[in-house]
Amino acid sequence: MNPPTQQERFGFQAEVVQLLDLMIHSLYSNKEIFLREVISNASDAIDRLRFAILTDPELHEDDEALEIHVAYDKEARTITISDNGIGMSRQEVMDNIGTIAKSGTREFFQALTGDQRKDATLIGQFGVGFYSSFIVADQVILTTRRAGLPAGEAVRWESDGRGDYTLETVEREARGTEIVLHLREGEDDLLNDHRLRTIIQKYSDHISLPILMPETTEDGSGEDAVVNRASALWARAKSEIGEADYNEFYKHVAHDFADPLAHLHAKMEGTYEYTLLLFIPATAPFDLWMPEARHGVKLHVQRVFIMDDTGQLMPNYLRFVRGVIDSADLPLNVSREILQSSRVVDSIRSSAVKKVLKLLKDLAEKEPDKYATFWKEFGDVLKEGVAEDYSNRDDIAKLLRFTTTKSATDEPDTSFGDYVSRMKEGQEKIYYLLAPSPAAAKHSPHLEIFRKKGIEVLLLGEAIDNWLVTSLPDFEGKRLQSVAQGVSDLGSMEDEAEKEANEKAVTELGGLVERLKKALGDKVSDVRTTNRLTTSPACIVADEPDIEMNLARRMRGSGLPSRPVLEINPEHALVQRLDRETDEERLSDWAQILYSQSVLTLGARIEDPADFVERLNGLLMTLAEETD
Ligand SMILES: Nc1ncnc2c1ncn2[C@@H]1O[C@H](COP(=O)(O)OP(=O)(O)OP(=O)(O)O)[C@@H](O)[C@H]1O
Repeated sequence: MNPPTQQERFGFQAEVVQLLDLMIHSLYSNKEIFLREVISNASDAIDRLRFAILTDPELHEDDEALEIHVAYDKEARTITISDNGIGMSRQEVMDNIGTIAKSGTREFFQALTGDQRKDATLIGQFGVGFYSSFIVADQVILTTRRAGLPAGEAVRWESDGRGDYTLETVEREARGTEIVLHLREGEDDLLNDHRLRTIIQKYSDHISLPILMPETTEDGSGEDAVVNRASALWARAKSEIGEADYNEFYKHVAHDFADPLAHLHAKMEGTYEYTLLLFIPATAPFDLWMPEARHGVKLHVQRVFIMDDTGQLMPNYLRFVRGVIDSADLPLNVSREILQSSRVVDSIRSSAVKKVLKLLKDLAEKEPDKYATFWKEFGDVLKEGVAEDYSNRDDIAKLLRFTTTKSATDEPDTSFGDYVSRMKEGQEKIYYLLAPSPAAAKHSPHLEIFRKKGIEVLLLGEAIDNWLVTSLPDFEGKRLQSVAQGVSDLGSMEDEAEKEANEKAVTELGGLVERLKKALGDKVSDVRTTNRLTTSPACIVADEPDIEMNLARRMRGSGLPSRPVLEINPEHALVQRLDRETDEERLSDWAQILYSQSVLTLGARIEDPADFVERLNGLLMTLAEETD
């Protein structure tokens, strides 16, 4: 047996100090949640032990009844929470307690506003966990022994939460973790049997393990008895479960602070037998966009926690879904490798995905406000599904929402279905505009003809939208068409007079077009007349079958398509004036200015701004001289 080591002192990571300070102030009005958080950790620790025992039965160590105990001592003013779960080694304590090693930490701290109410919500989203003990305690002592390690290798961690902690190796017969909270001055209301039971029943009733408290409390002599229902929530009949039970269970599995937006609970019986209890959170977690973003579904086999999903149960585009899938058909010793090639898992996954999509569909139909919240938080993730999940592509497409030229606000309120139902007579395509920002989209010259004809255009401004339109060539047989790509073609929506005018413009302005081409050289791949403009003199479009220009912008860094075409408006006075210009040098200045203007209205960057300004000033000077 190793002799106990000297106490060593360590500093908290700077972020922990900041988080603790914030948490104590922002969450005080909700202080009782500390118990939920600590019990939730204890339950996770027992889940992990149960799983480890499957391959190493020795870990039982004759301590078979897996339980969580809560007790208090009025004299000492302490609350003690203990579990006989997996416990922690010295290194694990150092890695887990006193450090924040989760993705999104930097973003979390950047997002803090200083406004207590807002920050409390952010802290909730980030996860408060063990540190919430310091809301009510000014000294916390955690003693833990990792399952399988000898009694002499237990660890005692102690801190007042102000900046540092001590660590020492101690003796501990019992496996698992005990946390003693020395309450702050004024927190004595928590040293009360009824109060603690009520908190446990309110927040932790769904925990599937027994949570015990001493029966007779005044002298502490009573036997421990179970306080919660101690059965897996998802295994109970739906009729027995209330909204509050679902909400608290969600907070436990998702490590979230707020209620979920929606849930689905289904027992499936057929070829395979399994239960789904899945939730849609109300706010996006901090790591949603990080490459290592955590998936949120926990796989259980006959109530035993097996592992966190890493993409086998939920596809990447549904990585925000949280909850539990419990299978009766998988072996308890299932490994990740087996999961990857398991027919049972394939079948569960495919039906779970369909159920989640159905849940979202129902939410959109029955609770549009909630769906709008969902869309704001997770819409861009769901869009990935159009490219990722071919078999459900049509259902996902129906769930998408866009801002359009007919939206009353900037909020994405239009589905493809809405768009199609509003299509003009004779309209065959779904038109969209990809633009770098909502402002650039709204004022884009490419929309002029559509505005004039009252044709609705989807305004797409997110990075993911490039992929969306390339992966979704059509919706219910209606082709998706960019308004800034290829020759303007409104098909049957153009009348005879318009067609004639176009043809006339091509012949009449043929000379000007050639002169502009010469003046612009290899800056453009073509120059042509167009009928897509009504108020602007010119615009730039991408030459079909070029890739979309926003995508090109990111690839080339300028914002221009790789094969830009300058289109001119034959009706515009400036263009007509240009046609009469006989001085080739002046025409060249005009050409460069028209081109640069069009680049700017695209939301792209002009390569030589000084040249643009010089030419523009030159023209203004001539104008000034002429009008003097
Ligand atoms: N009772 C316990 N037994 C074993 N390990 C524990 C226990 N409590 C905490 N831990 C370990 O410490 C880690 C940090 O816990 P903490 O509560 O701070 O965060 P978390 O539970 O991982 O996430 P969140 O902050 O979102 O709640 C846990 O992930 C776990 O590894």
